[in-house]
Order: sequence, then structure tokens, then C-alpha cells
Amino acid sequence: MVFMGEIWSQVGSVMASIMFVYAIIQQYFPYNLRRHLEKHTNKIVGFVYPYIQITFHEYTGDRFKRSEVYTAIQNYLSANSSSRAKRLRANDIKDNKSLVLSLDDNEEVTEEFQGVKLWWTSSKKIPQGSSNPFYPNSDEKRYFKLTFHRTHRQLITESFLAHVLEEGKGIAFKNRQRKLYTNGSGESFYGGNRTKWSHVLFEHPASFDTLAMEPKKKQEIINDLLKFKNGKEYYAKIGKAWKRGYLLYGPPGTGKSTMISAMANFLDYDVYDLELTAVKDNTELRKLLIETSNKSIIVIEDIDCSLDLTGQRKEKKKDEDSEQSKDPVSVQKRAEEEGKNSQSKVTLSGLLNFIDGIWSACGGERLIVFTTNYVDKLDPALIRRGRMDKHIELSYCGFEAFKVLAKNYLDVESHDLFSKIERLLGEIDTTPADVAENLMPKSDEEDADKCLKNLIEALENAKEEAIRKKAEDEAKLQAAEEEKLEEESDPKSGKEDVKCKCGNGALDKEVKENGSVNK
Ligand SMILES: Nc1ncnc2c1ncn2[C@@H]1O[C@H](COP(=O)(O)OP(=O)(O)OP(=O)(O)O)[C@@H](O)[C@H]1O
Ligand SMILES: [Mg+2]
Repeated sequence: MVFMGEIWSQVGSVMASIMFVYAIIQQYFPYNLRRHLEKHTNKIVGFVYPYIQITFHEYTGDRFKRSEVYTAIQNYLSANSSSRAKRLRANDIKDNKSLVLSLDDNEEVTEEFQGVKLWWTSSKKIPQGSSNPFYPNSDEKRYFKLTFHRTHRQLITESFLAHVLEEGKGIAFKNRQRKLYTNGSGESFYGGNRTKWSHVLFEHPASFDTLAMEPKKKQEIINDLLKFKNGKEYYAKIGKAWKRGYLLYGPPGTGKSTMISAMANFLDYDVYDLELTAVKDNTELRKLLIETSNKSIIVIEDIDCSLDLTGQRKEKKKDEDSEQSKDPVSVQKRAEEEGKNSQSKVTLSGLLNFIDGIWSACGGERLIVFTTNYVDKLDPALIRRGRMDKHIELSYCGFEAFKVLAKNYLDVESHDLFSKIERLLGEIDTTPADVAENLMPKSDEEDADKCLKNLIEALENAKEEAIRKKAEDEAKLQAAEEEKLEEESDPKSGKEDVKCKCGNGALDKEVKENGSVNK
């Protein structure tokens, strides 16, 4: 060891001499001669110096585009080495709260990778005499230098650097501020309108902890999301694009939109809130899809209201068709409208293509979520498994869901009034939104007791109202049945008359129409 130490001290003094000569060359020799001498000096250094150095510049080639590798290393070092470095630089703000720190210029840190020692230095070069008066620091060229012994060349260049880049990119992803995108039409560069994504920061506080629903069901959804998030290899293995469709359905105020925010926060994904009615046609829909990024949730809320995609509406249209098919004016008008629609509206097949057609070419890791209040109205093709893989019903507030709300809103986990609330919730349908509203204190004087009593009062009122409505409905039904029975038992009344009138009316109408046509 002593012998090795001596050798290294000799190497050190040789290196110091070479560096001294190098500095003199830099200072006093003309450029061409300098380059020539530099080449030879490097050769000598390479011969005696057993270390390899790799430099990573902040800007390579394109002056305006920061090197992704440099950024990844910067993130990697700020996460792994900033605790050991003595001089740090504050760069950015994460979540508007904490500063992101990185190595300051000319700072060095060491680290070990699989037992191999490495040195990182951060440096900057300022080219002589080329200062920009408007941006005094714009000519500074920052770079990181990695030094390691040449015997580990393969390990470092193949494994270590890949590890650094992956970790650095992961950190960048975590540090990014998540966004909520929405589509709206805007003037395109070449004129004309086209829908584009615009964004704001996504800062919704919803989480699965605050979401009121049955714990077993909640856990099942969390497990499903986790399996999806970590399923890159699995999806590749089964040859399926890395995407998953969720259909959230249930009455208004049961937490569908809240659940989407909780999902986005849980997965750390961006959200694209797609307003289908603002999309001009299928082509535009496809363009919007291609512009979405990985690790995102694409949401179409109230899918039943967005487009003419529901079975019932098609049925209705068919009826209209048969009534109007004979009238030449309405036939022409409808043909014009249909022509217009086929060019300017998103169709069901366009939407289906949006969901499965182009997905595989788009990278993946996207969730698509539809919400609706009326699941039965939707076209089965749209929500079949494979498109909407998981159907989640968000329903009226049960006792388990109430307990979550009571804990969130009042910090109460058990109370004498709970059993009464449990009984009432079992008797009437009320949404978590209504329960939440009643649990929220309306003034500083309202404590948990008062809020729970408010809820009980609201539930009892709702129960009375439901009983009254039920009695009213039953009375109406009974009256209708009695009327029907009366009509059936009296052959001269109503029914025959109606039949007769109908026949005559129709006949009258036909005669009138024929008359006017003949005229
Ligand atoms: N399951 C729930 N857990 C926690 N809070 C809820 C839940 N359901 C509703 N809420 C509360 O009620 C409000 C309305 O809920 P939300 O907007 O998620 O309902 P929705 O199902 O999307 O309704 P809509 O069908 O009208 O869009 C939310 O702001 C939230 O505070
Ligand atoms: Mg909603």
C-alpha cells in the first residue's frame, strides 16, 4: 500500500507539471500551435493518467435546447449528492413550496457504484471576450465531468450511466408540476380555427383517503390502478397497448369527478379534460389525442350528453325519420343537415377509433375515463370490456362512506348518533355530496354534535318527503287503474268512442290533404 501510495504521489507531481505546462501553453501560444501541442499533451496525459473523464455539456449543438442528459444528471446529483456537497445552487421551486438544489459551479462530490469510486465535478467555461451586453452570463458554458478508473470503463459506460439517466428522468418527472389540460378552439398559425390543448396547474386536493366509498371497493380500485401503473412489462408480454379504460357511472353528486382527481393524484398523472362538443370532427379528435403525453388521464365527462352516441337517441331519430320521410321539404333539410354533420361532428366510430385505433402507436401509459349519470343510455359498443375495461358504480352514500366523510369533515370516528345515521342512510337514498354539505360546519359555533344533528334532521326530512311522494305516486297509480277498469267495464264509454274518433280524424285528415294536393 505504501509502495502504491508513493507511485501515486509521483504520478501526482508529473500530472501537476503537465498541467503547469498546459496552462502556459493556453496563455501564451498562438491557437494553431496550441492545438498541436494540446494533442500531444493529451496523449502523454492519457499514457500516465489511469483515469477516464466524460464531460456532459449543458448545451450541445442547439444553443437554445438544454441537453436532456445534462438535466438528468443534474437531477440525479441533486437527489443523491446534494447532502454531501458543501456548495449548492438553488434552481427551481417544486410544488410552489420547496427549493430544488443542485451542485454549485466547481464543486466536486464522490460516490460509489457497485464498489467502484467515481468523481463528479460541476464546472463552467466562460469564453474569452465574447460577452453579451444584454445577458452577461449567456456565454457561460456549464458542464459536468465524471471521472473514474479506466479498469471500470465498461461498468460505468454501460450500467452506471444508464442508471443515472433513468433515475434523473424519474426525479424530473416527480418534480414536475402536474397539469390539467382542456381543449378549446383557438386561431391556428396558418389562420382558421382548430382545437388545441391549453393548461393550468393541476392542484386538486382529492385523494383516495378523502374519497367516501366502501373500503373494499376503494381498495380494489387502488389495486387495479397500481397494477396498471406497474404493468409496462405485463402489457408488452400480452401484446396489448398500455392503456386502460374506466367507466364511472352513478347519480349526480356521488363523486365521479372527485374520483378522477383522486386517481390523478394517486398515479401522479396529468389530466386531459376532453370537451367533445368543442371538437370539430374525427380528424381533430385524433390530433388532440396524439398531442397528449404519457402518464396521463384523458377524461370525457358526461359522455351521454356529449354526443349523439346513445342508443335511445338513435331510436328517437328513427321514429322521426319515418314520420318525416314523406315530406319533401323536411327530407331535403335533413339530408343537408346530415351532410353537414358528417363533415363537422365527431361520430361514434370516430370515438371508438380514438379509444383503440391509434393507441398502440402512441406510446401508452394512459387511462381514459368516461363518466355518465345514465349508463343504460350508452351504446354497448362504446363501453364493452376492452374499451372500458373497468366499470365502477358510484352510488348513494352508505354508512361506510359516511364514516369517511365524518372523519374528514369533523375528525370524528365514532359517536352516539352514528347508529341512528346508519339506520336512516339504509332507508333513503342520499348522495355523498348532500351528506358532505350537511357535515360542513356553517359557523364557528357549530361543533361535530351540531353537524351530526343537522345531518339527521336533513335525512329525516328527506325520508318524510320520500314517504309523501310515494303515497302520492301510489294514489295517482290507483286512480289511473280505476279509470282504466271503468272504461273496460262500460262498452259505450271512452274506448269505442276514441277508436271511432281516431278513425274519422285520420280519414278527415287524409281527405283534406288529398283535397289540397288535388287543387
Ligand atoms: N364519494 C365522495 N367522497 C367525497 N366527497 C364526495 C363524494 N361524492 C361527492 N362528494 C362531494 O360532493 C361534491 C360533488 O361531487 P362530484 O363533483 O365528484 O360528483 P359527480 O359524481 O361528479 O357529479 P356529476 O354527475 O353531477 O358530475 C364534491 O366536491 C365532493 O366534495
Ligand atoms: Mg362530475
